Amino acid sequence: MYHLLKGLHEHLTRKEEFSVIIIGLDGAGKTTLLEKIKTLYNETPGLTPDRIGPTVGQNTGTITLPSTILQFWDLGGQRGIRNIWHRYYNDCHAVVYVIDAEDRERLSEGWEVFDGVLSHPQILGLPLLLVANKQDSPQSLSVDEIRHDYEDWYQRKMESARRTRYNPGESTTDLLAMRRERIASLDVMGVSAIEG
Ligand SMILES: Nc1nc2c(ncn2[C@@H]2O[C@H](COP(=O)(O)OP(=O)(O)OP(=O)(O)O)[C@@H](O)[C@H]2O)c(=O)[nH]1
Ligand SMILES: [Mg+2]
Repeated sequence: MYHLLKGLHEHLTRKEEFSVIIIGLDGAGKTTLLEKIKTLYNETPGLTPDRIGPTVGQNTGTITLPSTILQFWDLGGQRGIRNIWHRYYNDCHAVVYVIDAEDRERLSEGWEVFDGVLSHPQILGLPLLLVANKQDSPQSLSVDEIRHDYEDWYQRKMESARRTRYNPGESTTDLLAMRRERIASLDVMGVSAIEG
């Protein structure tokens, strides 16, 4: 009887576990964000910004919420490391893409890489959050400006594809439609990883 009740209790109080990947260009603030999340939600604080260097490979962290356990995978964003991201796409439950809203010069590069991420069909079915980081900086673009900048970039890309008479096959057209839908319902959140 004890084991039965214990099993029932464990079943009812079991927390669901989800894996979340955090990706984006190098310097966007992914590690700063994850370490701040650890500090805010765990008893053991995460690293302070002065102790964070570029991520070579991955950095992980887990937080426990009332009904859920979230396992984060913060992946290095340097050009040479981005080609490992796709290995995480099949097993993750959600994606956070971090943009440095302060660095206007690298926004296009950020969208180019974001677009590459969206070209993986597994990603299109997952919850996806675009984080406009560094909102503490007066030079940062706001959430609306970031959204418009991406939409403008995407329009320009589509126009240039039309000009070069790019003619996608049927399955590509389906993917493009899925991608358009995904972009239309994209959640954009302004944050300051430094300030939490
Ligand atoms: N002002 C400001 N600076 C930030 C913020 N978040 C990160 N930074 C700074 O941005 C720089 C890069 O931060 P990281 O967290 O190392 O960036 P990353 O995205 O993990 O970079 P990689 O590991 O190379 O992919 C550091 O100097 C951070 O202190 C923020 O919210 N506001
Ligand atoms: Mg990092």
